[in-house]
Amino acid sequence: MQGALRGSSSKQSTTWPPPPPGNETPEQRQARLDEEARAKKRSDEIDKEIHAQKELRKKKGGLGAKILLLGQAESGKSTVLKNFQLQFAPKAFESEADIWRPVIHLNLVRSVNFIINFLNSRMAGLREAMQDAPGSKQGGFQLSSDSRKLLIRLAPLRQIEETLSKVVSGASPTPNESSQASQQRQYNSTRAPEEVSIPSGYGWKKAVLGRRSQDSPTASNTDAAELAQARRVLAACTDDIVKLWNDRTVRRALKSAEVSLEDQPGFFLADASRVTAEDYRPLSDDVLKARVTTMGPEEHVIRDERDPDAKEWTIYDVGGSRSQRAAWAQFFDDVNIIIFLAPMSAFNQVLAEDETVNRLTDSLRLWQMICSNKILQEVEFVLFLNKLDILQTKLKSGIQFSEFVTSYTEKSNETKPVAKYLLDVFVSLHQKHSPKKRKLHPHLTCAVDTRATASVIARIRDLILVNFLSTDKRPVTSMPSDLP
Ligand SMILES: Nc1nc2c(ncn2[C@@H]2O[C@H](COP(=O)(O)OP(=O)(O)OP(=O)(O)O)[C@@H](O)[C@H]2O)c(=O)[nH]1
Ligand SMILES: [Mg+2]
Repeated sequence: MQGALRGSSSKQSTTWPPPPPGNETPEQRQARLDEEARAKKRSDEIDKEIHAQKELRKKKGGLGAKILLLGQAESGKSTVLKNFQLQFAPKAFESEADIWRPVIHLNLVRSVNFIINFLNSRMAGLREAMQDAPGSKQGGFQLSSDSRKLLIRLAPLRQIEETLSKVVSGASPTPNESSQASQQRQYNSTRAPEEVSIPSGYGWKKAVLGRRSQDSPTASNTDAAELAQARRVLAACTDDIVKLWNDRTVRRALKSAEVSLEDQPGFFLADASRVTAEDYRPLSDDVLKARVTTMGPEEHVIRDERDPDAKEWTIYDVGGSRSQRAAWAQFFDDVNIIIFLAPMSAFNQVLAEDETVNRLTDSLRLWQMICSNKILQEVEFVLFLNKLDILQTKLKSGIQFSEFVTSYTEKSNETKPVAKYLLDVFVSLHQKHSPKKRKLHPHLTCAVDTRATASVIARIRDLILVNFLSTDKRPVTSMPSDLP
């Protein structure tokens, strides 16, 4: 700093560097100049080194792209994150496969218990109807004695659900998730069954791993013993689970109540014998299908295993339910890309947190809010219209899109025009509400299809390379080429 120094004597020099002494001999002058030249050289070298390190950090990814995943609950944010991990860090992804086994088992057991509750409440309904009007066949639902025995033999799974919930979440079940409440869980065809919630701001995996590595070996040993016991019980129940799922009366009853478990998150009933085998190790596809509700924002750093010089990416995964959305804004001024997910299949569903709100309406409102946010005006937007496969299954099964979306005036109930319609609606909302003109990168996706998602992720990587990390100006697509 040049200029006056507070409190210094007027006789002292007030400039830096100080002027040379007046009585300097020619030798002393030369020595001083040599010393100054050496100091300058050292200083330049240090500057160069700092610059090189900064460049290296940049190159290695210290300044890599930051991606924020947004969208309502169950839109597929965490599944997209898994796809990124699978694409760029397959070894790390593989090495974590075992951590997912209790979650997959919990997903399966919840489906089984759900069916048991559903059948029990159906039979109770029939009993009540017969008491009110003896001889009446109202309700028309009866299980064979074999099927009833099946329900009794599968009763231990109620306890297994509690054990798995406790181990995975690292907490005791909340009072409303006690076995009594779980016995009373009812199915609502427009709403997903209740799910596994992991109370962690750091990610449930860290919670599980953290518990294991705590110095209390007893706690981890207890967990391990409980998990092993749960696996044994599940293996012993395999045949009965398969029988229950293949029971025609059961399937008919589910269908007549418009229960489609196949379309629900974490559906493993069709793979019951494989996933309950004692030596079961989750496959990548299983991990993608496994469902855990994200509670609290999570930061994930992705390093490309095949390219040690590649930059790291930071991906922020957040919870999508209403109570979680307040936590989104803290990331807005520090991200390069937002990937917004809207599940196309949700057109005939309502929010779990508010049954008066249609899930598609909620997605559109959220999208409009995100598009119009001024803080985000410079951020790249990628839109995933997700769950294309479930949309297709629903439309094929005869559910009429126009019954739920009255503004859809096309006659066709085929996937292609419906998806195109949704795409147009989202694209035009973006155009209309963005504070500044911005290019949108929309895709029609099925996030559990790793191969199809890989090509979408490759395009996002190109987008990052072009916009943030290099001078390489490869073209990027602006319209989806993945229309069905
Ligand atoms: N069939 C199908 N299932 C999908 C698709 N995308 C995601 N899923 C499943 O949907 C469920 C919910 O996906 P998540 O990724 O957990 O949803 P999320 O947006 O992270 O939800 P929150 O964490 O609650 O905000 C999971 O079981 C996924 O496997 C898809 O395109 N098709
Ligand atoms: Mg999630």
